[in-house]
Amino acid sequence: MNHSLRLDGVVKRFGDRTAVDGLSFAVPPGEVFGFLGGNGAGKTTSLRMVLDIIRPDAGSIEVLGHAPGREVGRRLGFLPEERGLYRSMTALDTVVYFGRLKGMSAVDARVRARALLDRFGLSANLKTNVDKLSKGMAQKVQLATAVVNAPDLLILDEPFSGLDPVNQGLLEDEITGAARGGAAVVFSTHVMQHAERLCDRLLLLAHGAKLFDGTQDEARAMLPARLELVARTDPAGLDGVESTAAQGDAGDGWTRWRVELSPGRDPGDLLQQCTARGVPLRRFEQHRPGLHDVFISIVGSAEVRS
Ligand SMILES: Nc1ncnc2c1ncn2[C@@H]1O[C@H](COP(=O)(O)OP(=O)(O)OP(=O)(O)O)[C@@H](O)[C@H]1O
Repeated sequence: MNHSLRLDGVVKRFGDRTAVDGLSFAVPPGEVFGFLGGNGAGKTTSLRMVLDIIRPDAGSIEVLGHAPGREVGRRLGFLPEERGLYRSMTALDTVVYFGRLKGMSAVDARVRARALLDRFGLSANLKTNVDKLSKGMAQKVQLATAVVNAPDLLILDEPFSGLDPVNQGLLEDEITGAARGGAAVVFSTHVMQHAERLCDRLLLLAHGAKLFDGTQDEARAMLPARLELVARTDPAGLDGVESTAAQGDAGDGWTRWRVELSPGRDPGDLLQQCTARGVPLRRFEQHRPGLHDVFISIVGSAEVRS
């Protein structure tokens, strides 16, 4: 399969600390890939290796079919975690400058920079020096520098931090738009709501090692399904039920139950069993675990183990 980014057994050590520990994953074109992990998990270190800012101690990285480096760098876009632009340059000149660095002609860079800044609501600030812009506005200028060359691989390190909800929405649109145009987008975050809305697939990292890599549905399937039932009898004996807890009287001999299924069991099977065995039900409600629950369950338990 054709991949925009592939890491294979990548290791990075700083002294006796292993920041990235045998990391492997691949991202195809057109995919939004969430790179999730708590503080110090190794996200930034991994992304910096993809960008050839630092080199791995072991393993291999392939970026758009090449080794990381200057040549392929022209087809990349990058928003670093530490934001910062050359402050005495205007917004427009800053974006044009990055376009030129990526090999664009002066005319193309200017046209594209104007269009982007316009789209980001900054058309009145084209000639404003970056140090006169608000923090959020400066972040949008920096986002424009990351996408000015319409990159084939867009890498965003904690892109949502510091943006208000309107600008977070704008960034989400930029990410989905880039992916629709065929780019692979990799973004790191520890804010699960963004991952939930955006990711086709996600990777969970803890202590530099991969704990999970797959779709959101696959991630959710790792947690036991939780249900709320209103039934006359305790559903504990039914196949696939891990535990039940009575939550209170629902009147007329009915009881509210919280039911947890064994991991991987399908709530639909339980409903079928109830029907087949004539177990009367007044309510059958499934609680879909959020990515936050998955994160706490998988990453949290890894933290406890270490
Ligand atoms: N240049 C460096 N020298 C020494 N140790 C480093 C260096 N860069 C990162 N580390 C260590 O490597 C580990 C991973 O750090 P990294 O910045 O990659 O994590 P992260 O997942 O991006 O965290 P955060 O969400 O807090 O930004 C940490 O323990 C960090 O202290």
